[in-house]
Amino acid sequence: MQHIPSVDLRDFLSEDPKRKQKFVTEIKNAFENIGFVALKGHFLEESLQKALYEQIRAFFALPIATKKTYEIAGIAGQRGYVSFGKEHAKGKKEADLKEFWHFGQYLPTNSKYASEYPENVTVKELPNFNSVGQKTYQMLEKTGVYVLRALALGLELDEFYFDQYLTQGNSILRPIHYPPITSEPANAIRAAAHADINLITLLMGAQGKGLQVQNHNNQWIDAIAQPEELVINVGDMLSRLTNNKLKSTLHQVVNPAKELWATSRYSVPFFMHPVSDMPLDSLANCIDAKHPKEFENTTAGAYLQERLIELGLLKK
Ligand SMILES: O=C(O)CCC(=O)C(=O)O
Ligand SMILES: [Fe+2]
Repeated sequence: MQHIPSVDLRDFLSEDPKRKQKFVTEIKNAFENIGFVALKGHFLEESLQKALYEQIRAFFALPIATKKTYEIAGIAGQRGYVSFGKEHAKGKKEADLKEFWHFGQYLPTNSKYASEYPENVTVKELPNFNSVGQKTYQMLEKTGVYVLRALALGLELDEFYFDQYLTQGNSILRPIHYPPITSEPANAIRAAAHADINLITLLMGAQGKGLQVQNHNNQWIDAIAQPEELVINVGDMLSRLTNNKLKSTLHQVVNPAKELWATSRYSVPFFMHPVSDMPLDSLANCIDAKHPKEFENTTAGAYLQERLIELGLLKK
């Protein structure tokens, strides 16, 4: 496969069972064949995307000393600011060329997850930053719930199988700034090849060149979306659950050509995580004589801890 297939969520939302089934088949095939899909017809309106970009550009333009007041010790970068040079891909010693922010789940009062999830961090300098972030979080979460409903049907599960684990899930919205490059980076790129940890990732901002995904023939292909499209990919939690029937796909963000070094890249992935008690044991209908069980049983919470250590965000 040389390009990323495109699907329309409005097919799944339609009253017409044929259109709904078309979406289920398309997304299942895309996730089996390349692990990436471009999605239009989602819940994130253009005006909200624009507002979010204004806020994140303004945030990353703040003085570094101000940004660092929002870098909170002891929470493995799970909320607030993470400065340049902190995160590296699994197995790589050079850090990625990026800084980022994390918005986390908005819990109802008395939630059983209140002691587990760190509080969101409020940016005092930008009065609309947090409300725009929250709205974006909730629209991407809603979109992701529908995508996983379609996938549940594609996996011959109950349509609402994932819902129970997504309510109050541990998802993260991560606006990223890749700053201009000023000198030849020694062995570092904007984001080194990696697979995402979570169930699925919904990414806004893949319109320009930079993001590449590896197809099943190990070729790197450009992932460039239309302005109205989100790019969605399979993460490692979904691979474990499906015993690799849906494989998470390696992807990377390469450095631009030298004439474009002076430009920043901004992108915003939404990492869709379930609650920490979700078992990631491979589903019985994904295991047979030809597909023996490939992974140890674990839970989403234990698996996340393991992976944050590998990224350099959590110290053992
Ligand atoms: O910046 C991008 O387009 C992708 C970022 C990414 O893959 C990640 O943060 O996991
Ligand atoms: Fe990623």
